[in-house]
Amino acid sequence: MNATITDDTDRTDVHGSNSPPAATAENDGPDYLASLRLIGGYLSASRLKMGASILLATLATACELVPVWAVYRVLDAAIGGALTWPFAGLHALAALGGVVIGYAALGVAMALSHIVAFDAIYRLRLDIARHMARLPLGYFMTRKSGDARKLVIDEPEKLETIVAHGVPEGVSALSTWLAVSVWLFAVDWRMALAAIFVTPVSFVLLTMAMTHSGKRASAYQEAATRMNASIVEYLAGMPVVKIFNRTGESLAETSKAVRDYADIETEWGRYYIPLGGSFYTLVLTNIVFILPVGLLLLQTGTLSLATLLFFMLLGANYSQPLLKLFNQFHTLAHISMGSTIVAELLQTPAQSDTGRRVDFPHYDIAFESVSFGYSDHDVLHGVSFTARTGKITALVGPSGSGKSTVASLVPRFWDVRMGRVMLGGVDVRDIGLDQLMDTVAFVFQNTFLFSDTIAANIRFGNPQASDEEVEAAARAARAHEFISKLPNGYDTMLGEHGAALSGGERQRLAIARALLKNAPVVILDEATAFADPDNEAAIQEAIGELTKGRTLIVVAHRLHTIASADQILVMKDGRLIERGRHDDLLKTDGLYTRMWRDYTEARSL
Ligand SMILES: Nc1ncnc2c1ncn2[C@@H]1O[C@H](COP(=O)(O)OP(=O)(O)OP(=O)(O)O)[C@@H](O)[C@H]1O
Repeated sequence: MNATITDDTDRTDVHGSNSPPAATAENDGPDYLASLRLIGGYLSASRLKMGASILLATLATACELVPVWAVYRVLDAAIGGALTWPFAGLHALAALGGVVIGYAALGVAMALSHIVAFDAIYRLRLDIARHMARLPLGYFMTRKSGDARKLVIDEPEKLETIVAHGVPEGVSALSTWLAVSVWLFAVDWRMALAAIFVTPVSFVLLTMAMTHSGKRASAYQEAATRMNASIVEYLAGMPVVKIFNRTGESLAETSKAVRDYADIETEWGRYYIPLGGSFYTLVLTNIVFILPVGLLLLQTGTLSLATLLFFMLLGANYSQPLLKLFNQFHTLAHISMGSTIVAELLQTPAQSDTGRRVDFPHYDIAFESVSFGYSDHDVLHGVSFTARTGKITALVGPSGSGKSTVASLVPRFWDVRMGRVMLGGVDVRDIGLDQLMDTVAFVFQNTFLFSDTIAANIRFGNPQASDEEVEAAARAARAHEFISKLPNGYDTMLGEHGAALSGGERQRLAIARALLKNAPVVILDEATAFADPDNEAAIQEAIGELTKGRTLIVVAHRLHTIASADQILVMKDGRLIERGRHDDLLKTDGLYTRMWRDYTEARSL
């Protein structure tokens, strides 16, 4: 019998690459434009507001110059003996007006840029979250939960500074600097040269400093990440470290990460501080050149005292806007790596989804010459088997032999590199993702339980389930007994990770969830840790419930639990090397026989 496929969407079937992402290329220096590229697309919808913000910020900076202009005019009049009260009053009012308008313009500019920033970051976060939801599930299994938080929350947050402050302040700083330069030259080109003389020199120094520190940016950021990870691991692993009395070694590793980071910082400081320090000193020393040149010209009678005072007022702070601009560049360099990671995430190909619905004639799972690898080298080589509906298929083998990887290919945590994984006679890539997720239940080794009631955690398998159905699932999963003993029964709240439950109890809750989901295919990654016989027996019975009419694939660690399996697949180094029932395999004296011998010996100790 053939499976029927109905296409209920216009999505196209692309057996696109859903392989794990390749490592990103090493990059020597910061990509200063990475943040602007990332956020740029989100600003186009707010072009007008952003433009108005830039104009107002420029106006605000221009207004800062009005008091300087007023003082210059008043001084000029006073020195020329033409100063009158109305003239002075008018200029005082102009100066005041400049300050008030400047503040008002800056206020509105900042309000606008913040509105634009919040909107852009909101939309960026939404896109990141939406894209994450379309990524293969394996993507999340290879990352720490903190990574996703960093990508959705922290990195976009940093872009707020760039949009809300960097863009308006940067553009206004540059335009003000250009306008002041033109003004200085218009007033007196000789004094203007004296005022700007030191600026190019200081900026050559800064460029040298930034190029040098830029080359070390990736090493610096890597060392910072290593140090953070090492400290977090050191603290999180403290109980294990103490129990095994390994404080010394563990601290030594963390100390090394901290020392490496300090070494990189010291080396950075050795080059950056002399150059950067000279820049900051030089850039604000225009006055040192303005004053002697001005006095000289004053003596020759070719410069008025008012013009000299004007240059002293304006020229002294001539480079301030450029300093602002370069501070923005520093911010860009600082957040460039985070923006690059977010951009890479958004470019990670989404999982292909045909959206097709299939009428399955059966729920057999068939692997046809499947090869797969997480990076360049394959960890599965030409794996072929069929797991029949209503039967238990157990995967066994040494650690790292590829059992969990085989299991993860059924619900498309990853897509195969070669061959096919078939469900009910259809390539899993041809089944709409929604239907595939409804058809396959996956019971993980480390069950994630939400900070909610036990009932809500079980109901996660089927939100429509009644209380009776929840209880029936718990009974079938042999979880009802321990739940009933809890103070609030099914209404007992679980801690952030269900800390109040034992590992075996957690897995039975997960089985209850899977039973409630009533999926025809169940993949169970059997938990390793539960040595207590009561728990084992209960899990054994719960697994029995799972098999009824379903295709069950168990990644087995405790061999006696699968001794009655309909089919045992023995894996080694990514290959299927033996298959059969327990008794038949024991007759072959192969790997399974050796594993069984070791296992029974270990249990009898
Ligand atoms: N997300 C991943 N990224 C890169 N390599 C991985 C990943 N997951 C597993 N591997 C590698 O693939 C190989 C097979 O791992 P897998 O977890 O499938 O083995 P396993 O037989 O289930 O092991 P165990 O019994 O210890 O759970 C191992 O070499 C492992 O290091």
